[in-house]
Formats: sequence, C-alpha cells, structure tokens
Amino acid sequence: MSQSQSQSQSQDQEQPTARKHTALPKARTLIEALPWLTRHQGKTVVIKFGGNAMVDEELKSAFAQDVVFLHHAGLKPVVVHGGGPQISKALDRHGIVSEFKAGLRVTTEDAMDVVRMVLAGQVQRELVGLLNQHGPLAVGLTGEDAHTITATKHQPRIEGELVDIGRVGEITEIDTGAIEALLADGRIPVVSSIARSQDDHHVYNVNADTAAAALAAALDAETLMVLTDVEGLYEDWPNSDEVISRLTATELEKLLPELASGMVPKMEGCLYAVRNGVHTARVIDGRVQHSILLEIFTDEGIGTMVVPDAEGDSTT
Ligand SMILES: Nc1ncnc2c1ncn2[C@@H]1O[C@H](COP(=O)(O)OP(=O)(O)O)[C@@H](O)[C@H]1O
Ligand SMILES: CC(=O)N[C@@H](CCC(=O)OP(=O)(O)O)C(=O)O
Repeated sequence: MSQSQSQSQSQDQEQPTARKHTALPKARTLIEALPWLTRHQGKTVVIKFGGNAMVDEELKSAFAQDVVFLHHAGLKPVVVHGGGPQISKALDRHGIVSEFKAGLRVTTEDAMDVVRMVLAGQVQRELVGLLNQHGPLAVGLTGEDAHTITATKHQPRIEGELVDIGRVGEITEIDTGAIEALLADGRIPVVSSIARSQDDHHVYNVNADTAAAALAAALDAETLMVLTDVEGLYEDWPNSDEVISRLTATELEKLLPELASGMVPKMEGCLYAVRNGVHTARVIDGRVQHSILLEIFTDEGIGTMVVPDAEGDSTT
C-alpha cells in the first residue's frame, strides 16, 4: 500500500468518527426518552389542546409534529380539543353575547349552533389537516359520533342556587368503541367536546378539559396531558408564578376550592382522571414549542404533574 493510499484511508476512517461525535447530543437526547417511551409502548395518551395555546400557527404545527412523533414511537395518542377563544370570536361576529358562569359558557340554542360549527367545522378540521400533513393518520369526530360522549343538562350551583346555563352538558356516559376502533386501525382520533343529549335529540356544549378527563378515564389511558397558556398550576396565582411541579390527588383536592377561572375544570379533570385509573395527569405550557416532547425528553418534566394517592411504579 502506498503512503498516499494509507493517508487517505486513515482520513476516511477519521471522518465517520468525527460525524458520530457531532451527533452524540442528539443520540443522548433520544436515549433520555427511552425509559418513558418503553413504559408508554402501546399505551393510550389523551392530549387536550386548549383554545388559548391554539391561536399561534407555529405552535399548532409543532403540536401536530409532537403528536405524530408519539404515534410513530408506538403510543396511541388521542387528541381532545377546545376552542374557547375561537367560539367567543364567532359568537361576537354573530352578535350573540357570550358570558361565563361557574367557568362555563352560558350556551343558548343559537349559541350552541355556533359552538358546534366552530369546534367541529373549524378547529377540529384544522387540527386534522395539520396532523394529516404527515400521512393518513387523523380522523375527526365529536362526542355525538357513535355515542362517544353522552350528557344531560348541567346546572351548576352558584351561591347555593341551581343556575340555568342553557345547553351545557354534564357527561353521563362514554362509549369508547369508535375511538378504540380508530386506534386499532393506526389512526389518531381528534375529538371535539360536543356531547349527544340523553334528554332530547339535540346536543350539549361540554368543557373540553372535562371531556378530555372523562375520555382518558374511560380509555384507561396512561396519561392525560392538558396543554394550556400558563406554565402549570401556580401555587399562589395571581400573586406568584411559582409552579407546583407535582402533587397527589388529595393535595389537589384540598387546593381546588382556592382555584379560579379556567384552572378549575382543568384541575377537576386531572383529579377525576387520576382517581379513575389514569396514572398521571399533567398540565403543561402549550405556549412553548414542542411542549409535549419537552415533557417526555426531560427527566424532570415540565409543568404540573398530578399522581394518584397510592403511588405505584407507574407514577413518573
Ligand atoms: N392557580 C392557577 N395557576 C395557573 N393559572 C390559573 C390559576 N388559577 C387560574 N388560572 C387561570 O387559568 C387560565 C387557564 O385556563 P383557560 O384560559 O381556560 O385555558 P385553556 O384555554 O388552555 O383551556 C390561566 O391563563 C390563568 O389565567
Ligand atoms: C361549556 C363550555 O364552557 N364549553 C367550552 C368548550 C370549548 C373549550 O372548553 O375550549 P377551551 O379548552 O379552549 O377553553 C366553551 O364554550 O368555550
């Protein structure tokens, strides 16, 4: 072998080694996710995408990428979406006054038509479109389809009095058949929070956090992830931005009466989920790009994690 031949051979040998080194941080990142991915293989993960985290185009695309990543990594993601800000805008355009009582939208018959049009015809279609940019994966449905979510009229109690807030539903039954068939077929179900009515032939408006929690429990999901527009549950909101990183069901139950506005259905949903078989429920910051992957790819996680009281091996 000539000297120049042996020189070029040794250069050739060095190059792949150098390339391997530059890719090492990427490999380490993937390996850090390995225990999480192993534990979640074949498991159902319900992800609630909130209206306020959903107003930015780049965030929406990154969200779709994260969900498709989970799907390809062997998990079974189910997306439940809200659309509060989008509904408020549409009601405004229709000249329908929108108000909230006990954290829920007072929904007249006319408002219900707009809610259904926005959630099923606009927000859900957009999410399905974004997910399907990555392949024939997402199928949209509402709780009306195949009796997925059934509800009866919800009347919250405000200062001891039952209050009529129109067509707002309280979930009475979940039929997971359609979602499970889609998951078995390798699809990603995208569910709008509208329920079929148990009382008449119309539909009900259901808070999307509540719908996601009920579905997570009925599907026996491993995890419920609620994306929102804050870092997580603040300990002393609005006075401090100290995020509670982990709390048990009982600790959360004690905190519930102190919570305000949008956090109420979210944390009630997390509590319901972990008390009904879901191993962890997390509130994470949907304003951060790829927040779902960040939650998985960092050992400590981000946001707030709620765990059942009797902690087993499955609580991390
Ligand atoms: N303890 C708390 N920690 C964090 N946020 C809180 C707390 N209490 C009330 N909030 C409010 O809840 C909001 C999140 O709920 P919401 O606006 O309904 O979100 P989404 O549109 O994602 O469903 C936050 O932006 C914040 O204003
Ligand atoms: C009864 C009730 O309040 N329904 C909600 C449904 C959408 C929702 O929950 O959207 P976010 O998750 O974006 O808040 C509403 O009409 O705004």
